[in-house]
Amino acid sequence: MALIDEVKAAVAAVAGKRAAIRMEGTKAGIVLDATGLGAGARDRMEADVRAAAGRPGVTEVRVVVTAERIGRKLIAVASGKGGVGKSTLSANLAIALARAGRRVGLVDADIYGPSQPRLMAAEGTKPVAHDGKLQPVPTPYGVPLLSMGQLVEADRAIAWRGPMAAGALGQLVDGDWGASDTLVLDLPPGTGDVQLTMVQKHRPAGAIIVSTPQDLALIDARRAIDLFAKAGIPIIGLVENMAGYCCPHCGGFSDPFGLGGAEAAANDLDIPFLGRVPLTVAIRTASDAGRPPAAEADDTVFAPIAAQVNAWLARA
Ligand SMILES: Nc1ncnc2c1ncn2[C@@H]1O[C@H](COP(=O)(O)OP(=O)(O)OP(=O)(O)O)[C@@H](O)[C@H]1O
Repeated sequence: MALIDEVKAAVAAVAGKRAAIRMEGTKAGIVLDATGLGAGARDRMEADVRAAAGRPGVTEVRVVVTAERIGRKLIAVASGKGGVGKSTLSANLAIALARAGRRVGLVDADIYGPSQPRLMAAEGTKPVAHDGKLQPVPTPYGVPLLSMGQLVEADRAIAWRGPMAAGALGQLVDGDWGASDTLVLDLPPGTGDVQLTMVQKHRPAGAIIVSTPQDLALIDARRAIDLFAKAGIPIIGLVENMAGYCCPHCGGFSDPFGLGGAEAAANDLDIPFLGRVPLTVAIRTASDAGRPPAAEADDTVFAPIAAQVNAWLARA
């Protein structure tokens, strides 16, 4: 076999189609496309390519690593107050977007109650850092995760000021997200300085507001919308959670908090209404057990919301 063919075969075995090879006499020049690889994987592949090309008869190996910049989009999920299901929606939206074909990572910035490790069945796994970058932990749902809950002790009340929280969030957002093209960011509830600093510093492409149907929650949702307006971040839309109650015994629906309030508020505020998620025992028990319903084949609740977000991202 000619030397160039030998080198090509050896390099293809470790780098597939990522490597383009030229030989000048006994010198090998290789351009390696590392698009979408994290820092660790890129360094390993470069070393493997170098070793594979160094066949007997090759006197010099030069490797140039290139990478297209991935235009990664950050989507903030926010609510005016706590307990409205922002974390539940973030987890399920991330999974539904991944099922729709996006490469999604999940950032849990909820310093007051980081619940994503539990929701995404990744409790007890701590991220490690390579070259100063946190490596997101894998989850069973194909959505890697970095959470404040992995950086600080569980159950510790955190009284952080805005800049400290933004600094910690920076470590999560700037983690080694590899090929992820979309990051879903579960923000802390409320509309204080911490949230404003996070939003200003990390400039999400758009924001999703979660609200329950009660008037009070909607007033809070308006505050969350203001927060993004102040920072010049577009609103992707409003999701109504705990909308209508589905009885686990008879399967019938009732509307303890009234029907249509969030949709009407979205219309008033001139922002898109992305859909409603019913209040069901199944959503709570599945979430507590680390089995988000969006991962189920028969999900009809989160997939349509994700489809609208996907369409928005394609236009953004
Ligand atoms: N549609 C739903 N049906 C039933 N239970 C739900 C629904 N959405 C959320 N829950 C439950 O409500 C509780 C609060 O939800 P979640 O933690 O997602 O809210 P949050 O807004 O992120 O709260 P926090 O302010 O603590 O961050 C959880 O126990 C969750 O399982």
